[in-house]
This record gives sequence, C-alpha cells and structure tokens, in this order.
Amino acid sequence: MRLTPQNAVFTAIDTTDLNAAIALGKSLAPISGGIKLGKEFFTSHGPQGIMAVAGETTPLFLDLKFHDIPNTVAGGVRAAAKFIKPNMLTIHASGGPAMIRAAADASAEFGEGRPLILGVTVLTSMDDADLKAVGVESPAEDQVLRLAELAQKNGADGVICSPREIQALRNLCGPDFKLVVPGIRPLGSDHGDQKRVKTPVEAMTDGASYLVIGRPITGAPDPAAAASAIVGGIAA
Ligand SMILES: O=c1ccn([C@@H]2O[C@H](COP(=O)(O)O)[C@@H](O)[C@H]2O)c(=O)[nH]1
Repeated sequence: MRLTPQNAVFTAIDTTDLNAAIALGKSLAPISGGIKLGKEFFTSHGPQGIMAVAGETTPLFLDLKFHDIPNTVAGGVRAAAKFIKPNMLTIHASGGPAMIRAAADASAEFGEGRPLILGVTVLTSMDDADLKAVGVESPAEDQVLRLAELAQKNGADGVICSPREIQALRNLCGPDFKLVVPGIRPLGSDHGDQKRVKTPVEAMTDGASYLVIGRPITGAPDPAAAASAIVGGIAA
C-alpha cells in the first residue's frame, strides 16, 4: 500500500506482547493508514517480530530515533532498509548536518522503495522549561524550526514535530516536506506524558502529512472503534 494523505493515521503499537501487537496490527490495518513500531517492540522482538506485525503490505513507520556518529547512523539506516523495509524511519535532527546527510545518503542507496528519513525535532513530551533544563534557551517552536531547516538542507524527507508547530513549519519548509505528528489527543482523552498536543482534526487542518496516535487507540476498550472514530472525524 502507498502512503497517501487518505491513509494518514499511523497507530503506535507500544508493547512487548507479540500476540497483542499482531492482533492490533490485523484489526487496525484496514482502518487507519499504517502502524508505528518503536523501541519497546523492537527491543523485544527484533526485525522478525516487526515483519510478523506489519507483513508485506501494511505501511510501516520504524521509530528507532537513531542518534550516533554519521557512520553508525548510516549503517543503521542501511540495516533497517535491508532487513525491515520500513516506509519511514527516524533519526534525531540534533545529531547534526553530517549525521542527517549520512542517513539520507544511506537511504538513497535503496532507490525508489527507500525509507523516508524523518528528523525528530523537539520531543512532544517537552515544553520550554524542559528545553531550558537541557541548555536550550529558545522556545520549543524556534528550536523545532531551526532543526527542521537543518534537516531539510541536509536531505531529510521530513520531520517529527508536535501539532503546535505544523503551520509555521509548512510556511518554512513548503508543501512537500513531510510533517509526521505525534502528540495527538482527541478531545477529552488523557494527555499522559505529552505536553504539546492538539486534536486529530486540528492537526490535519493545520497541514500535517501523517498523524501518530498510540494510547488513545491502543488503550481504548475497543481499539478498532477508537481508530474508526478518529479516521471518521478527519474524513468529515
Ligand atoms: O516527539 C515524539 C516522537 C515520537 N513519539 C512517539 O509517538 C508515539 C505517541 O504515542 P501516544 O501513546 O499517542 O502518546 C509514541 O510511540 C512515541 O514514542 C512521540 O510521542 N513524540
């Protein structure tokens, strides 16, 4: 299946339970756009587990957030492209220009079906005070814009940002740059550790390319119904 704005929701399946992840993947694939698997699932079940959940056809976002020296990140991107074949994968944009360029070049070796490289800007669980605590004095939005510009200049296909920065990023980076957006909370749902949030409809209206939604779907009593309600709300 191709990634299109019509298949805009990637469900984050964050669990160590292989069978639960397979069941969620099966029930959600026909409803939302794809699935996102990250550190918790990958560390438990590796590439084979990921293939068991995503199969050959479900769009897959591999969220391992590589952050290392350029040579090591390039190796990680190549290994992911070869053994997992995700549609999109993440690196930390704060790894710097050479690291971003190494990731983009490594992905380009895989031609048309290559994974899109997305730079994580400022984690959606961080606010201005958290940034200050790690030595970044500028507000979150300024830091997101700075890192997105760096990512775009060095060959990344897009960034991970919060819904609060979508409009500013669209103006800065143009219509084709992918904005993949976690920190999505339907009205009334628990924010948990997410600090920079908006609703699914607000994020799509602002110009997101794809939404990443985990607990509001996977933690619902009926995850398929929760996903349908979100997708239906966006379509309406
Ligand atoms: O800045 C970021 C980068 C990645 N994530 C990931 O998205 C999902 C969000 O899950 P929720 O349960 O909807 O909060 C999760 O897998 C994170 O690792 C993010 O939230 N923020």
